[in-house]
Amino acid sequence: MSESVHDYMIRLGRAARDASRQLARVDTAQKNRALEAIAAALDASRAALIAANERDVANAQANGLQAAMVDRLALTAARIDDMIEGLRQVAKLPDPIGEIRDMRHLPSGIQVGKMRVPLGVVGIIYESRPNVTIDAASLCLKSGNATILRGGSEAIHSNQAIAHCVALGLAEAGLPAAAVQVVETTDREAVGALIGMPEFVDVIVPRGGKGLIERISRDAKVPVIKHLDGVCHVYIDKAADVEKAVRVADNAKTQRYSPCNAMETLLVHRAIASDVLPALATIYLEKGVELRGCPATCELLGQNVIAASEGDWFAEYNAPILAIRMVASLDEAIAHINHYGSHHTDAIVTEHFSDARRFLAEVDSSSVMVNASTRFADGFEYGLGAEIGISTDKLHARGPVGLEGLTSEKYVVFGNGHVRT
Ligand SMILES: NC(=O)C1=CN([C@@H]2O[C@H](COP(=O)(O)OP(=O)(O)OC[C@H]3O[C@@H](n4cnc5c(N)ncnc54)[C@H](OP(=O)(O)O)[C@@H]3O)[C@@H](O)[C@H]2O)C=CC1
Ligand SMILES: N[C@@H](CCC(=O)OP(=O)(O)O)C(=O)O
Repeated sequence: MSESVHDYMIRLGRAARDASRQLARVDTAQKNRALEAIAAALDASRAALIAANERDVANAQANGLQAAMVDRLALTAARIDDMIEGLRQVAKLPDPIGEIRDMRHLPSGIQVGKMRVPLGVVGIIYESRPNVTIDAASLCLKSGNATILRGGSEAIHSNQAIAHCVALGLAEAGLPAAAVQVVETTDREAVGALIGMPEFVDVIVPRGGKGLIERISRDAKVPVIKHLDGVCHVYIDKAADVEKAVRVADNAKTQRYSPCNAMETLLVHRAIASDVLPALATIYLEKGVELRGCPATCELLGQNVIAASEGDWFAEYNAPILAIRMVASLDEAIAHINHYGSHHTDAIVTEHFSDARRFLAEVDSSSVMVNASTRFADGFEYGLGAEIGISTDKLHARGPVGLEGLTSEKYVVFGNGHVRT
């Protein structure tokens, strides 16, 4: 690259801003044509996508990347099918842009309502998971936003191959190439530039862990919707149905280990611990999950569990490791979650209506659940069609962010020569 990273990012930013103005006036049919054309381009480029991904996976393995992370990075035929299907599903979703609601006639004679509009330019920084490039591109496109995508460095070749397909689809639909731009360098200076140009970027979505968020919180000059780590809990209440508790706690931990919505700490009311924990421990141990427990858990489960340290209660393992703690009350469970959790997703298993209501009201997380697995915290599972990720912020969007989360509303006013007196 002959220009500096900073100048390169400014060029991307300026082009994105121009593209966002054009996208704001594009109709639904044209956006859907682009989504379908990108899907067709992916389908026609399977060999190139797999070859680019093999380079990334080989580099990642040579650099000692953890197996779970390599799995996230890998593009298989089935994952390419999923990306294609995802694009087609987003094309089928209702277009939120331009929707006008709450029109009211006011005593002055004017009519006032709200119209849904794109945010403008969305910058997304995310992990080395190539399918996210398509999820993010498709949702931003459908919601009329231009986007600048900065994926994880291990996925650079896969993302460039996907970017090529996106460019083909945009061109075929007559949309500007800068509607979706995938950053071509792995230099983290590009992240610094992206979060420092409010004149070109309206919002930054960082998906990642603590290191990323420390940097963003320190340096960003652009509004941020944080998509952070998931230290998610299941609390088995003393009034839980044992069979439901085992099913939910098993699924929340073992259905997939790496997603941010997988359970990392299991809290169990001590009055029910001897009914549920031995059965759960058998399941976890059969599946190869390492158990780390509080002293009471160690006493109950014996040699099958090792002693947890204070750090375990804060840990996001993204791996087959589970921290288990017995609590004496619902209050203690709620206090534990609010102190050690990451405000992502937490669930209670209980048949007790008032305990469930208290949990929903008092646990300060983006999704709170009753008798359901934390793994449900997902845009598709919530009926949003797809998601950019799961916002752990409270402002603008909280929880799984779909099309609506990528928009805002402006007031629209109709008069007929009305003036204010
Ligand atoms: N809430 C949500 O929706 C989601 C949250 N996550 C969370 O992401 C984490 C796992 O992903 P992982 O890949 O390890 O996350 P990382 O935070 O390591 O990386 C994510 C992205 O951020 C970049 N990055 C990280 N640190 C910095 C920094 N200091 N300056 C600039 N860029 C930086 C990475 O770039 P580089 O490649 O250069 O390292 C990468 O593009 C987990 O905590 C998981 O819970 C994951 C998915 C969704
Ligand atoms: N929505 C996702 C979880 C979020 C996500 O993508 O997480 P990750 O696997 O950490 O990149 C799911 O449940 O599949």
